[in-house]
Amino acid sequence: MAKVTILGATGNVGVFAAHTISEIPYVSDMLLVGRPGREDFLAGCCRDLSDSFAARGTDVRLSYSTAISDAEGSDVIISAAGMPRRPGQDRNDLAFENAKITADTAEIIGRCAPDALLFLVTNPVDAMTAVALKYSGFKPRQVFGLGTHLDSMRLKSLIARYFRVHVSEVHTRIIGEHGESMVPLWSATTIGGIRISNLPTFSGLPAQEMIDTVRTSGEAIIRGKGATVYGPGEAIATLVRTILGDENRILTVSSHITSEIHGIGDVCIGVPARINRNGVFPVPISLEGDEVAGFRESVAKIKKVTAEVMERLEEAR
Ligand SMILES: NC(=O)C1=CN([C@@H]2O[C@H](COP(=O)(O)OP(=O)(O)OC[C@H]3O[C@@H](n4cnc5c(N)ncnc54)[C@H](O)[C@@H]3O)[C@@H](O)[C@H]2O)C=CC1
Ligand SMILES: O=C([O-])CC(=O)C(=O)O
Repeated sequence: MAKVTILGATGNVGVFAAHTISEIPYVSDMLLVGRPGREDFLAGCCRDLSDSFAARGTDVRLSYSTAISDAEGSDVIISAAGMPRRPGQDRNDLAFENAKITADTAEIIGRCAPDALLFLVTNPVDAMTAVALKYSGFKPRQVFGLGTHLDSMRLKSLIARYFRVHVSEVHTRIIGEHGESMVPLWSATTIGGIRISNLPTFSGLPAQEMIDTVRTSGEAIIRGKGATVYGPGEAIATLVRTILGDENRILTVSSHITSEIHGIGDVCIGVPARINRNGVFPVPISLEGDEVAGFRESVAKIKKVTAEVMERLEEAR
């Protein structure tokens, strides 16, 4: 059985993630961590969630704290602490402010929960994964971000609707930045096990329109309802279930790569990775055609944002 800690648990994503994670059978303990001053809200969340556990028949020991160090003994620590973007902002606009929070948090986690896996949700998630990796002192397998998993799920849903098939029949991946430079892998997209380009209807697929929809999904949802919640919350739970169930699923998360994809490396970026109880292990893959250039461009962009953030952090600390 496992202990899962959620940082930023008073936020939109944190609260719903607590609900989705509580449904995972391997979770025995869940700790909600918020900032000092938010005790009443955290206590309220715990009572409300406990009621839902009772109604559902779930047995999870739930507690809250304002001290990150209480994450000691956690198997998985999820960080959704930090600013969300407002309509009109790019995720990268949040980089420095959220990097300060992430670096401070990661240092504490590195000391109090050295064997945990640290899962970043905070945006811009690729740069935050790199910051967390550096300041926690963890091994690369222990630190990962939600990356392009949610983007991949968004594309999967659009493809399933277009072909009028169940989502489980569609396998697809978006790699690269969780942001503008994301790269769809049509070469790795199958429907009912058949490569999408081998289907007669492929030529009519509005591929660019689909990718544009995925790219602007977060912004559109934030404009409409203030925050993306259900998509990230379920995506987070999928990853936590994969880890705790030691499932070895290959999901697209932000992970530190060295040379797994066309020799490109030294960056935290969305890539297919095998995920199990020991952490996250990028899978070496070959890309096709435009995908290589697209990935290189995405890597260059993330490296630049990450380097700038690291430099400013060094100056500020
Ligand atoms: N990677 C992804 O796919 C997604 C990432 N996100 C990101 O997750 C983060 C949280 O989003 P929401 O829950 O919508 O935001 P929110 O504003 O509802 O919650 C933010 C949380 O961070 C905490 N926080 C804020 N400043 C802090 C500080 N200085 N120190 C410690 N904690 C602090 C707040 O107390 C709150 O718990 C944002 O950065 C957002 O962009 C959100 C959805 C999907
Ligand atoms: O768009 C945002 O800022 C939140 C997010 O990352 C997403 O839902 O993809």
